[in-house]
Amino acid sequence: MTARIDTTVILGLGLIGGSLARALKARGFSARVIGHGHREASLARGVELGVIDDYTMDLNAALEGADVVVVATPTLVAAGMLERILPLYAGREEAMPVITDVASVKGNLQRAAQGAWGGRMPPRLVLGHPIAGSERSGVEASRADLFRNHRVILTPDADNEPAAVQLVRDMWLATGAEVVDMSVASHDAVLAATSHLPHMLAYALVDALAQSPASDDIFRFAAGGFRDFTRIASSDPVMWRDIAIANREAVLATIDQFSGHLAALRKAVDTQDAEGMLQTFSRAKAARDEFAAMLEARQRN
Ligand SMILES: NC(=O)C1=CN([C@@H]2O[C@H](COP(=O)(O)OP(=O)(O)OC[C@H]3O[C@@H](n4cnc5c(N)ncnc54)[C@H](O)[C@@H]3O)[C@@H](O)[C@H]2O)C=CC1
Ligand SMILES: O=C(O)C(=O)Cc1ccc(O)cc1
Repeated sequence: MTARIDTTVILGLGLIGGSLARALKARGFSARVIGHGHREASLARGVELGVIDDYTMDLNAALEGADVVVVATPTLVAAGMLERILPLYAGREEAMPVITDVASVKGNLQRAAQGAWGGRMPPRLVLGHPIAGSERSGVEASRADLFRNHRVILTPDADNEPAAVQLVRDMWLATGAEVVDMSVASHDAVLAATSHLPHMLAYALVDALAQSPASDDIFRFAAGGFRDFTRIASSDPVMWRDIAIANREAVLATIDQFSGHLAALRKAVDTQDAEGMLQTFSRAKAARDEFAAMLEARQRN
């Protein structure tokens, strides 16, 4: 099989960067995958596990000869990476590889890129976000099938070269993902509601219970529902700190909207408003059942 591209460079070889590297090699999309990061031990482990072919600790050497560069570090580090990389191609944009990312927030990266590129999006920078992952981190947790049957959101810009967008789209399609386009603002609002708010709630709930004087009993007698609701509180704290900082406005809006709903439910419990509670729980059950059916149908296809 002829690979679509010669060299993919992954900046930050963790769960997502490692899983993408594995998938691109397994599907023959990229002839070589090279890693770069700040921790040599995890890059060396990546070579040992066969996730990447080689690595370099030198960013300039990593960029040299890359066809596609994927920034796969925590969100705030990713913005800093773009601010370091983009000026290297000022006045010679034809030398720039196609650059993309996997970060959970897009607005801060768009701002960083525009700030480093005279107020416009660089033609070959195409922002993206795979909606797949887990509470685990690091290259050891990476899997070639992580993105299969999952969605990847791209936020192409009018300033993007169509060929660059197509290459990033083809890269994700090669992993078995479904690719959808969105605006940066819609992405950050939707993800604040569906991903960032649930993580904030899980962290807040577990932290509140852990600090309670009865925490030993609370955790000893917790059942499956507690486990299901709180799995994501085992996610990496640095990653989620970055997301909360980068998507501040949208996260605050969803927390405020949710707080209103919680206050209404509190009132219904306080006033023994049985009808109000039943309505809330029934609406939520119907919506959750519909979501579960949608997930099942997607798995079957
Ligand atoms: N974990 C998940 O489920 C998902 C995460 N994402 C996003 O993907 C990105 C990566 O997340 P994960 O792979 O889960 O994290 P991870 O912690 O497994 O990997 C992050 C990698 O970045 C490297 N790194 C950290 N700081 C660095 C620095 N200053 N310079 C160079 N490299 C640095 C780390 O050494 C590590 O290899 C994040 O932006 C996250 O928001 C997107 C979808 C799902
Ligand atoms: O562990 C889970 O269920 C997740 O929600 C994984 C996840 C984390 C961050 C993202 O930006 C996308 C997916």
